[in-house]
Amino acid sequence: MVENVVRSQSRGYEVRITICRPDSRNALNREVAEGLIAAILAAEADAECRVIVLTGEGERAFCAGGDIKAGAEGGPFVQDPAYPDHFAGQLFETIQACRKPTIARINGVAMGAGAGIICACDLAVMVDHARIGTPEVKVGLFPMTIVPPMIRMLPRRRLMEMFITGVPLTAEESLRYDLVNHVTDTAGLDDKVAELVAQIAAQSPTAIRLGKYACHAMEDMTYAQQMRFAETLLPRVAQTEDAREGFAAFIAKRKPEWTGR
Ligand SMILES: CC(C)(COP(=O)([O-])OP(=O)(O)OC[C@H]1O[C@@H](n2cnc3c(N)ncnc32)[C@H](O)[C@@H]1OP(=O)(O)O)[C@@H](O)C(=O)NCCC(=O)NCCSC(=O)C[C@@H](O)C[N+](C)(C)C
Repeated sequence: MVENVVRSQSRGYEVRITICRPDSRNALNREVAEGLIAAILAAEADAECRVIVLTGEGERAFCAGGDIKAGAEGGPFVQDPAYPDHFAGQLFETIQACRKPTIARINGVAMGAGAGIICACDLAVMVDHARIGTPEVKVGLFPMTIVPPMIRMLPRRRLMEMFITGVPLTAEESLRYDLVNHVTDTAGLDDKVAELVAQIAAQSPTAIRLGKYACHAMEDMTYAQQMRFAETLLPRVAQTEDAREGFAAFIAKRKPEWTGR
């Protein structure tokens, strides 16, 4: 893992992955993207980890987007063969395909690729002073790789206004458009994240894993395809150790003990 720009910490059921470039407002360069991908894969393989929390260091920025200063003229997006545009796409896909639930802890502004990371996460908690935006047009770019994660989250008109004016959403607007689950003040951010982690950790990891997979897989199917897929998957979920334990615990009026199998 790229320790100096990405930090990974185990905190009980949570693995917290932090982008550590506060002087550059946690902008995403090649090292950060690689570090995030490696840290997410490691947390996914960690048996103790039930929830992955992604955040940025400091109070100013979650992630200011692609590193505008990382390359020569035109930015890293066209000039640097080591950092093609699809690099951010790999990161978003890694987050979305992660078998464990992910929470974006939005400690400050999230621009461009930062907004993409948020959309790829399952849940999001945002501080009230933050903004989420896609200011790419201001530097002559268009948020191409942000479109796939974002078009699934925001209504078309809101999305297009954000894309073509570059004006970010406030925390209140982000909540109204369901881009985030909760908004808190800075002091309440960690409590809200901890509350969500505890709520998720109390549930069956197997059901969450298969359910998350099902929700993403069904996204691009027709209604009939979704129904057949759900009907196929349900017996698989029902035969897991966790489902058997969940039923037995309910009947015995006791707390279930999940094995994650
Ligand atoms: C984030 C921000 C609102 C924070 O404001 P602030 O007042 O807290 O901080 P600041 O003084 O503006 O910046 C502090 C430092 O952070 C640097 N910085 C800020 N954003 C950066 C960035 N995106 N890349 C590199 N450095 C960045 C600034 O240049 C500056 O460096 P300096 O101290 O050496 O002068 C403000 O810096 C800002 O608007 N930054 C630019 C945001 C932006 O345009 N983001 C889009 C980037 S392009 C992008 O994301 C493309 C993407 O779609 C493609 N892909 C997905 C493949 C990556």
